[in-house]
Amino acid sequence: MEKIDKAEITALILCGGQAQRMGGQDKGLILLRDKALVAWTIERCHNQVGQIILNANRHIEDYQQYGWPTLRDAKQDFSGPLAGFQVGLAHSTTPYVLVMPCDTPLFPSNLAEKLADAMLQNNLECTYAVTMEDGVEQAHPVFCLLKRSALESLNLFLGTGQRKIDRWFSELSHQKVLFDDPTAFLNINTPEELMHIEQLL
Ligand SMILES: Nc1nc2c(ncn2[C@@H]2O[C@H](COP(=O)(O)OP(=O)(O)OP(=O)(O)O)[C@@H](O)[C@H]2O)c(=O)[nH]1
Ligand SMILES: [Mg+2]
Repeated sequence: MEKIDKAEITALILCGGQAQRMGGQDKGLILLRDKALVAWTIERCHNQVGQIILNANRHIEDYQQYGWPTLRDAKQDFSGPLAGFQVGLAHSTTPYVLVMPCDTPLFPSNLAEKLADAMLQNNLECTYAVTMEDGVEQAHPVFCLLKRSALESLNLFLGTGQRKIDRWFSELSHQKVLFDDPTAFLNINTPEELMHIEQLL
């Protein structure tokens, strides 16, 4: 089967939110077992991709210490994850960008491969992860693989003032990809969820 080479993929790690449910801390820098959430994410994606871009809006120098380009949203108004997609797509130098949030440290180690295989087989601009929980499908659109060429569409979409990821995906050729293990997508929004994940490690 033809494959997308991982050297052609840039991981874009979203750390740009306000983390209000975490009391406004900078979520990527919160420690889980003595290691920042962004570091967990870098380690888990590193062997899946050729390059990494961090997207953050605060404590830029702390993020830069991991040795990857760290980019702010174009506007400092916390307008949502797509603002991070925009700056990441604009600055990546590879034809594919794998987006992920910084708050889901157990995400699958075959994330890039599965999303890339589906993209190539079906000639799509976008693939994203879903899981089944108690018979109900859960979409995880911040875990997606995009063609860098989707930037043009995103610029137009954000220009209309819209912000919803799934609304934007509907403008692209896109497909969901089913992952088996819902616990891999457990994310950390609150201090309680941080403690819960600590116990799963
Ligand atoms: N670049 C950027 N990323 C964002 C923005 N808002 C959320 N994100 C990212 O999108 C992902 C999912 O968002 P949430 O889980 O809601 O995180 P959050 O918005 O920081 O947290 P809450 O304020 O508690 O909702 C996280 O990786 C965030 O860093 C934003 O305005 N800009
Ligand atoms: Mg939020």
